[in-house]
Amino acid sequence: MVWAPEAPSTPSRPAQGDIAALSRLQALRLLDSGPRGLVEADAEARLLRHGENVLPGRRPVSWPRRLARSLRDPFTMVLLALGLVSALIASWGTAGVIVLLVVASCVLRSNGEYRADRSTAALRELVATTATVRRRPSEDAEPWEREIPVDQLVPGDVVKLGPGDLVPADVRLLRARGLTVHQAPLTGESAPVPKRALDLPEGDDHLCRQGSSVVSGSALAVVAATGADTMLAGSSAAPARRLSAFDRSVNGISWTLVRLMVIIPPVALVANAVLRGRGLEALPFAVAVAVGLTPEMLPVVVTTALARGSALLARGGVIVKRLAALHDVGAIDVLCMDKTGTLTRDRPVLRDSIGPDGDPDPEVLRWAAINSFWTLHLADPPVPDALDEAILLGAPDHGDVEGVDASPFDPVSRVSCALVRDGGAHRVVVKGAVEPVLERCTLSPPDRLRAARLADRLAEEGLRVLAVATADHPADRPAVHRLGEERGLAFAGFVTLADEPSPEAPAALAALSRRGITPKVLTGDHPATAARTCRDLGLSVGTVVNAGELADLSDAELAEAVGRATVVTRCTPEQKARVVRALRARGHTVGFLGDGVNDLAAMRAADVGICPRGAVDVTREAADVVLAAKDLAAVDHAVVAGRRSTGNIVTYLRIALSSNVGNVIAMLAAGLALPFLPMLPVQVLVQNLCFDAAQLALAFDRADPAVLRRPLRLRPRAILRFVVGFGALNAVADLVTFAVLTWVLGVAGAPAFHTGWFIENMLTQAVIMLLLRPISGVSRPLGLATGALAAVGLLLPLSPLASAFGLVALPATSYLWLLAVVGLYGVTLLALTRRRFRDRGRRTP
Ligand SMILES: Nc1ncnc2c1ncn2[C@@H]1O[C@H](COP(=O)(O)OP(=O)(O)OP(=O)(O)O)[C@@H](O)[C@H]1O
Ligand SMILES: [Mg+2]
Repeated sequence: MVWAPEAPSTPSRPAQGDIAALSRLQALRLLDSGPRGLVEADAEARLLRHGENVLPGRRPVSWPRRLARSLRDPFTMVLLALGLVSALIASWGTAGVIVLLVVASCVLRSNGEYRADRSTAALRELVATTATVRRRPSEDAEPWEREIPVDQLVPGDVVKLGPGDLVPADVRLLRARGLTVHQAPLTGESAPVPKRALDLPEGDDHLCRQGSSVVSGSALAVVAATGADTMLAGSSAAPARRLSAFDRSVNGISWTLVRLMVIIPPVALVANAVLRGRGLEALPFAVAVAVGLTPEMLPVVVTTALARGSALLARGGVIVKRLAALHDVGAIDVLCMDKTGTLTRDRPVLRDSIGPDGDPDPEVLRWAAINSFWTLHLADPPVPDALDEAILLGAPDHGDVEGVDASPFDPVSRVSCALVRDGGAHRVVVKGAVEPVLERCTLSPPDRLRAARLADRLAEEGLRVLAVATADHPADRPAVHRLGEERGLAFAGFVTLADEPSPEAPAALAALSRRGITPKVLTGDHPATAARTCRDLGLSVGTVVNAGELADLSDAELAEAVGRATVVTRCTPEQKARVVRALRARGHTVGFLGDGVNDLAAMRAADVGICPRGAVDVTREAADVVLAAKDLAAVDHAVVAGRRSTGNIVTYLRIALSSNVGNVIAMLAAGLALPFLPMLPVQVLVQNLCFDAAQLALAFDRADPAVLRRPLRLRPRAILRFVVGFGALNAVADLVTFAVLTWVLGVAGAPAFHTGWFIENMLTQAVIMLLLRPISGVSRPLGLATGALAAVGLLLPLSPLASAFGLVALPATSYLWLLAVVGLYGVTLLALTRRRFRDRGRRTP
């Protein structure tokens, strides 16, 4: 039994339904909490009682369960079924070796997965999200606010929320200012939803659920439910992430093989019965042939290759949050990125303050600074904003007004608003992107056009342009809920800021294009500013697409338009995502690099989301790859690591499957041509075991420089085509061996024949492992593995163990002949692969 402190006075799990209907005070009372937060000791006791705030699906998986899961793998299932069939006909040797194969691959696999999971979990921990919680050290101490890991939150905790925060649990709002949340993961609605801390609740305006995220505004809230008690945990919408491109490819290959494995034994049996009059005695052989097809080590090689790549990256500060994402990074052929901080330094400096007529006007800056000061000041918790900070730095003294209310910058409406008391009068001050501000102003059409032209001219210099407008606000009108919806403003003018291009960006962009990756810039900024910045960085800009113009296009037209463009400007968060989806629909593998709340939707839509460690919580949570800094060169490192790992996996698949397919064809053919079985089941299986062990070395192989030059994706069809071709060649080598054994060496009797073929098989396997790769260099593990294979093949028949496996010593001439066959096979293979891999630059596997 789990010990838990007794606390009968606290209701242990208040039902969600209860909280929803209660006033703020009643809700706090039900949760036995207060506006000053929980006492630390109480929070600790609650943590023991309620458990960590972790969704059930995210808990670490135990050893036995991991082992059970690897048994559920389709290969393992077929292998076990074949083992069972062997046991039923009392073919104990075959059954035993199959069980050994299954156990070895399951143990290796769960161990590999365990290690990989543990290291990814440790890496994820480094970028884990935290929540700002209000707690007290003791009953009568003053509350303090601190960041704690989200999993430590308990019901009753009082938390603060700001833009970019994940809602860490199901919460009831106590106070909210301009709060909008994105709750698509729960409800599917893509637009942010406004939330209010109503005292007498109606609907669910006053509730925010785990899984949603704050787009704008700020709030104080009490945690109502955590972990498995949250609505997200209870809904079917819970974690289930879509299968990545990589998983789909691996599954595709696996299922093709599984189908073959199921078909082979009956086909072999029937053929043997019809052509050779053999009965059930051929069954163990038929089973062994099917087993011979399985790439048992596939899961192990995949996990090892990916884990190795991600461990190397982690040393350079690049964190891959799920292993399969590493493959997807290597497959990226379009990298979408935001502008600010990626292409520029994100250190804006105030330039000018310009009136509607184009002349300098300090009054505009004063209003901009008032807006910046109060939106920053009234936000709770404060939200850093580089533009606001730059404006305040450039205009420290902005007069004597007092802030009443504010709604901080919101990436959807693209404005920020402050309501201030200026002397006796109230005034709204709006600042934001040019179009939405001009739209809210009372201007004659010619004046509006003139203002827009002026903004264009300023932006063409690469400056960031913010429009400023103000309006009187009747003092008796209460502070409006959504300040951003003010209309009928008086246009004040523009302030401009310079954000220098990043000095590293040009080289990094050039490096990306050398890797076959097309960069695309999706920005919320003005078209002219974005175009100028991109040009300064040496990007060929072409036509600049304004996201607003894309609204009326169909998905296909949109895909066409953004396929050609390098820069898409004035994007709202949803438009960024739409562009990403359109590019994916055109068959691109799309990466998205960004760090803001406005990048979240696009990050989720992309094949791979990438963000810097300093990104807001939601973005970091959604990203697959987290960089130490917002640095395109680090993206390049991740791409290289991804391609290297995928390259090793592709090589493994080609080698393992080509040799397996070749052996299967040869065995089936020889089985029909010979009066005896061409190999004993136990020999097939032992040989298979040796191959599997040796092929593990391929996870540690070197990278092919050509593979690093273009996007690399696991393509099941291409791999299967390759395998059929080279498998057939392998079968030819085997058949030539049979001919030599039978006609040249005049081998009589099964044991000598079996031995000859066993030796040839082990040697050709070593040759394949060395030659069926795109590079000629040999890594140490590979050298050792192939050496060991050859040694086992040549020496096992001479060893005392030989009789146990039905092998016999052969005369020296046989060895010479076998070596000659293998040599010939090697030369043919070399000629074919060199030709194939030479123009590999134009082809991907
Ligand atoms: N704090 C702010 N106050 C007022 N207006 C702002 C503020 N921040 C941004 N804007 C305006 O809103 C526009 C869109 O901002 P958003 O954050 O969506 O994109 P961005 O930062 O310009 O570009 P990117 O997506 O490349 O980072 C900006 O170009 C600017 O005109
Ligand atoms: Mg931004």
